Amino acid sequence: MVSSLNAPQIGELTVTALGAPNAIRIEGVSVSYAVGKRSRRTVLEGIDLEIEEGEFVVLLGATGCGKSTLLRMILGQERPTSGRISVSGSAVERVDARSGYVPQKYSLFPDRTVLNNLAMGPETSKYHILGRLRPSFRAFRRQVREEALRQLQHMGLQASDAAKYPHQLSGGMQQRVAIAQSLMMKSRVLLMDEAFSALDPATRASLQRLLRSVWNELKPTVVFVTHNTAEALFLGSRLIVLARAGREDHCGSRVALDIKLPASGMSLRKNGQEFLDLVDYVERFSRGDQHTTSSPDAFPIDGEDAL
Ligand SMILES: Nc1ncnc2c1ncn2[C@@H]1O[C@H](COP(=O)(O)OP(=O)(O)OP(=O)(O)O)[C@@H](O)[C@H]1O
Repeated sequence: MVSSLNAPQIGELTVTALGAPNAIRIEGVSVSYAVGKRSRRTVLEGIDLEIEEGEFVVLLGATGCGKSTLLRMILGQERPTSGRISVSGSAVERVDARSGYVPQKYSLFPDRTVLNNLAMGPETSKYHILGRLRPSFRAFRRQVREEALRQLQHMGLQASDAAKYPHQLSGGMQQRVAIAQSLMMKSRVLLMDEAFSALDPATRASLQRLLRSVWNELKPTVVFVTHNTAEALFLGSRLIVLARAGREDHCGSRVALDIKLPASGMSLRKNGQEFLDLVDYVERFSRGDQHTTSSPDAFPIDGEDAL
């Protein structure tokens, strides 16, 4: 599944060896959708992935290759046609509160203030409506709100933003609140679907730095979908490219490339030509110019000749 054929020599990168203990396990997952009455279109085909606790996985691939579909399966919003997904050792069978989800936009409740958006998850998961009549709810509510204000500050927002409604915030501020929502729920798995792609370049860069520092500090397991290879190399500790194995509708996407990245992240400024070579290499896989036909034994895994 994993290919490094014609891999350039790039610093300390290695083709990852699969099979370690994991936070997310994806086993033989295929997804197909009915097209008309008689045929089906395969989106994902036989995906096997083990994602270790604390990895920052970036998922790349051409439009329509099934990145968001895979994320929805991990979240439990949809079930695979075949195969199995588990998070922290238990099967994902419905929307999974263990995973936080940050989409491109509109993830906040528009009719609630920032503070209420942040408090709602912990409050509703601990106290149902009648439970809120209990005296202990007041103290819990106060704690949750104090924590929400801390998270806002952590995300670079002001205490005065807590009383605002989502439409009063910029896109970047809304995404900061969306990340804070997941942190409020103590999610150990953070699923992000093109979460920064609607932002202007400067805001996007500042959110990338923020996310990296949150990851460095708390080490959640992150799966981050993006189209931007430079963003992927800056953010990720592991990069996975999905690509269709063929042109016909029965050929779904497979894992075309799976590489470990330096823990410190990569950028043009820091890594120069190595970075440019890797961007070019990854983008060839995203376009489907490289296929997964080679056996993993045919190229180095975690070896000195690896990427
Ligand atoms: N519920 C569904 N019913 C039918 N087809 C679907 C459904 N969900 C996704 N698809 C199809 O699956 C394919 C993969 O979609 P998906 O959104 O996962 O791709 P993607 O790689 O995230 O694309 P992009 O990068 O453009 O966001 C698309 O062709 C899409 O039309």
